Amino acid sequence: MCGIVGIVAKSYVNQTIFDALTVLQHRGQDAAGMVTCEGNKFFLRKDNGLVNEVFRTRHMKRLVGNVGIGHVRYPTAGSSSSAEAQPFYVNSPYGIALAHNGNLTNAEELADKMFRADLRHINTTSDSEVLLNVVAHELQRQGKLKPQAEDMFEAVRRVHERCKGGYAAVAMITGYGMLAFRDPNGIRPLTYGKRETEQGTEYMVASESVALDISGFERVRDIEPGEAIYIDMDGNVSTQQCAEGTQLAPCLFEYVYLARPDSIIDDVHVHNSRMRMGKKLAEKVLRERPDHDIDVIIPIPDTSRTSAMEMAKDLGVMFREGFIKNRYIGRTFIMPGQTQRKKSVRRKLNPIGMEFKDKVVMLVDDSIVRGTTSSQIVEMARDAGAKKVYFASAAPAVKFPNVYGIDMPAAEELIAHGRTDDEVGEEIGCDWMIYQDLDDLKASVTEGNENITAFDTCVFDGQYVAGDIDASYLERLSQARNDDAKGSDDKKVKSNKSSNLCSEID
Ligand SMILES: O=P(O)(O)OC[C@H]1O[C@H](OP(=O)(O)OP(=O)(O)O)[C@H](O)[C@@H]1O
Ligand SMILES: NC(=O)CC[C@H](N)C(=O)O
Ligand SMILES: [Mg+2]
Repeated sequence: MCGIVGIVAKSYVNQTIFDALTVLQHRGQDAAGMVTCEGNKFFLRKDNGLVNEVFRTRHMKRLVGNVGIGHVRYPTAGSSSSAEAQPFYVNSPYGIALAHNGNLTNAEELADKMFRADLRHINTTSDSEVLLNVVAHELQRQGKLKPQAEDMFEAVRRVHERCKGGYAAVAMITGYGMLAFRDPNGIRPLTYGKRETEQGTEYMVASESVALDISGFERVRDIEPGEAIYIDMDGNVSTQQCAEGTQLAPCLFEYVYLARPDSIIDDVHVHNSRMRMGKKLAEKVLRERPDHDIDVIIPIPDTSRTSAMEMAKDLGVMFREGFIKNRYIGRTFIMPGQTQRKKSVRRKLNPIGMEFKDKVVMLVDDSIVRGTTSSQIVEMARDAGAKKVYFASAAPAVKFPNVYGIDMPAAEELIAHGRTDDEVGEEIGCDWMIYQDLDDLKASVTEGNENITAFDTCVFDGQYVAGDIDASYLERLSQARNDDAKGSDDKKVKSNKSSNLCSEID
């Protein structure tokens, strides 16, 4: 769930891309990057770190041009080396840079075929570099000196035929324009908007609408599953459906956790969907224990706040902030290693004793994944004097790996894998464990847009919506990317500094 952005404007885009990346930071904290284009020259800056660490004034000054793309990364493939920070660049044909959110599930086969048949070299283990090379190869096959919108769409059509998995991507083609597309199931989000200026209309595509809001772009609509949008350097916009048999099956976890609440994804206000999750959870509490003895509902900041507040209202129970979040610590779930994640929970959240003392507290989180947060939080609540500690999750139990752009590669690392709800409760040490039902979670989203008839629900039910996953794939993924494997890989690539072909700014 990286964040991507692309802009075709009438004046320099560097500051607007920077601003957009800062509001997409919650989608990736490992690395950030930006490519701008002026005339037929690209300017690239990317590195590991947060947006405001990667782009210093000296970099910003050199990121010139009216067109550009940007990326914040949360690795789901390859390593977390700076060499795999995005955007990626390839010099032929035309000079193309690409930023990708998602995960290709056939990246290995594609890379192999690319070497043997397309005679293309892939320099990293990133699936995004593979995606870029597929796009490049398919554009090359059009064989046009001056490619037009229809050539772009033809290339995207072939990309959809070749690539499997989840992908929303934005590419910049030197001297010609910007191309963005979304996979045929619409697993990862992609939206676009426009802004009127005295010089003419400017366009932005982004993972989430919040990026449009903060720079004064008006949201036009989401890119449809399988659809592509091409905006040439003069700002002429074309869109086209480039895949057959598409369906809108967005990732449910975007609504639960990944996206910002102030974003609209596939016409659903994320904030509203989280409020509905809270309402439905309250209904379940009342169904299971009509005479519950909850004194206070306490959210686990940040993401669960919206659901917890609504839940408290419907239960007629007090809502209190019992944990104070250190605003200088980022999201713990998307940190790269379990040791770091574990340490960060304690540094991030500190209880206010009086909110717990002698009370029956119901802690509410949006989801429980590895159980890193919940186990420590329950202990903190008890240490602070709670009489009983109940725990509610606004999402159902997360039991299966994700393969479409969320780094949950190994079932054994998920606390609910192979455990009943009550067993998870025991494991995290609470007195009552209550999970949202999957149908209620789906309804929380579809009540905002009835046209969404399917979802990527894989982490909850092991159903892989792109139909591309078997047990041996999951086994290989787990071996390659479980926490132990990643630890050793990251050590190996530590000194593998990025080597880019376009003007890289250091
Ligand atoms: O069971 P776990 O493996 O701990 O993962 C789940 C937790 O991680 C996330 O919080 P995070 O700190 O990433 O972000 P937030 O501040 O947006 O809630 C999520 O909101 C849960 O609190
Ligand atoms: N989270 C994502 O969208 C990751 C994109 C890509 N698979 C990478 O690892 O860089
Ligand atoms: Mg959280």
